[in-house]
Formats: sequence, structure tokens, C-alpha cells
Amino acid sequence: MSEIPDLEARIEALLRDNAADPAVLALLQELYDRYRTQERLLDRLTHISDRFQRAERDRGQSYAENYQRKVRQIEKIVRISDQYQSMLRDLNDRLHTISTQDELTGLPNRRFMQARLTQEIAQAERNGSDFCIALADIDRFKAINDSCGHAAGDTALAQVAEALAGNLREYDVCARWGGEEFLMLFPGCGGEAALVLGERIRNAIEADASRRPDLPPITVSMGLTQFRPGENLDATLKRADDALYAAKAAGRNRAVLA
Ligand SMILES: Nc1nc2c(ncn2[C@@H]2O[C@H](COP(=O)(O)OP(=O)(O)OP(=O)(O)O)[C@@H](O)[C@H]2O)c(=O)[nH]1
Repeated sequence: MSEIPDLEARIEALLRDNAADPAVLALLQELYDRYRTQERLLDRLTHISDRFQRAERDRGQSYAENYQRKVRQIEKIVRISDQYQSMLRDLNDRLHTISTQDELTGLPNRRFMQARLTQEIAQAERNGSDFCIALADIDRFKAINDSCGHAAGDTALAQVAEALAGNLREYDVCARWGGEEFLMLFPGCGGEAALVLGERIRNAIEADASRRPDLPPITVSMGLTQFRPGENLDATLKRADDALYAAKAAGRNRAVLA
């Protein structure tokens, strides 16, 4: 390669000095000019090719950067969507809890129990299975509120709820039905067995409250009844309510089976 500039120098010198035959010189000049033109052309092509390669490399890099940016954006969107979904799940859980649970006692609320009883009736009608309900009402609760204060009344309600829930069988359900009333469901249970269960629960409530020095004595009255096939929920509830009334009328702190 190093010989070419030397050859060029010699040809240029020859052309400059006009030392050779003019015809040969003219041909040489023409050849030399062509050579120089080709060389410039080659230079330009090389230059264009370099620029093209650089542009391609730059474009490749910006594609890669763009791709990475998009991947990061998508990852961020996925993270946000995950957080949003888990927030929605929590909200849903919370909504479900609020709509089915009593805030003060933590027991299922009236709405939950009504739905549960409707299910139980459907099942009893289908299978001929037995179930009983028990309506429990705290005795002279107004007096507890009046003498000890509303907050103590709330504590008494929570205490009764705990004693109720703690003395049920696994498949029994107890809900706060209203103010100082609780409704229990004993699936697969006939009237006599329910009465034994009710008495056990009633005694447990009295015993538990007596162990609380911060609470006045607490007792409950209870009305129980067995579901009768063909009747609706209101009829069963009415019978339990009547039995509760009878328990109150008979002196309270007792369970009556309708
Ligand atoms: N602290 C408190 N009191 C409540 C709540 N819900 C209802 N009560 C009260 O419960 C009392 C119920 O009183 P009554 O219906 O007269 O019945 P009672 O005093 O229990 O008498 P008997 O049922 O006849 O034994 C009322 O004073 C209500 O204000 C509650 O969530 N918290």
C-alpha cells in the first residue's frame, strides 16, 4: 500500500516535467485523472457507507432505548394495576364485612342471618332436615344502661355476644338480631335438643358475666322453636318471639320452647 503514494508522486513528477513523449504523457494524464476521479468516488462511497452504518447503529440504539423505556412503563402500569386490584379486593372484603357483620359485637348481623335462615328453610324443605332457632334477649338491659351508663351497656352486649359465640357448636350460627336481642340457628336439631343447648348457653352467659367485676349481673331470656315444614320465616320468627315473651312473663332468666 505504501508504494501507491510513491507511484503517484513519480507520475505527478513525470507529468510536471513533461519529460516523456507528449502522446504518452497525455494518455498517462488521462489515466491519472481517471484514477484520481475513481479515488474520490471511492472516498465518497466510503464516507456515505460510514454515515449509513453510524445512522443504523444510532437507530438501533434508540430502538433499544425506546424498547427499554416501554418495558419500564409497562412494568409500572402492571405494578399500579396490581396495587389497584389488591385495594379493590380489600375494599370488597371490607364492604362484605360491613354489610354482614355487627360492628359492636363482631357477630353476623341481621341481614346475614336472614339470608342464612332463608337458605336453611330451602334446605329443610328439600331434605326434610330439622332446624331450630332461639331468640335471646338480655333481661332488664335498660336498667344496666341507666345505672351503669351506655358504654357499660355496650360492654355487656359484647360480653354476651362472646359467651354466645363461645358456647355454640361448630355449625350453629348466632347473629345480633337487634338492640339487645340475639338470634341463634341450630341446624339439624329438634326442639328438645335445642332447649338443652339453649339452657346451656343461658347458664354460660350468666356465669361469664358473674366473673366480670366491671359488669352488673347479666341474664338472658330465650324463646326457642323448631321450623315447621311449609311455613315461612316470619311464622317461625313469630313463634320464637312469642316463646321469648312467655319466658319474660314467667320471670325472665329462662328458656321456653314453643
Ligand atoms: N348500650 C346499648 N344499649 C342499647 C343498644 N341497643 C339497644 N339498647 C338499649 O336496650 C334497652 C332495651 O330496653 P327494653 O326494650 O325496655 O328492655 P329491657 O330493659 O331489656 O327489659 P326486658 O327485655 O323486658 O327484660 C333500651 O334502653 C335501648 O336503648 C346498644 O347497642 N347499646
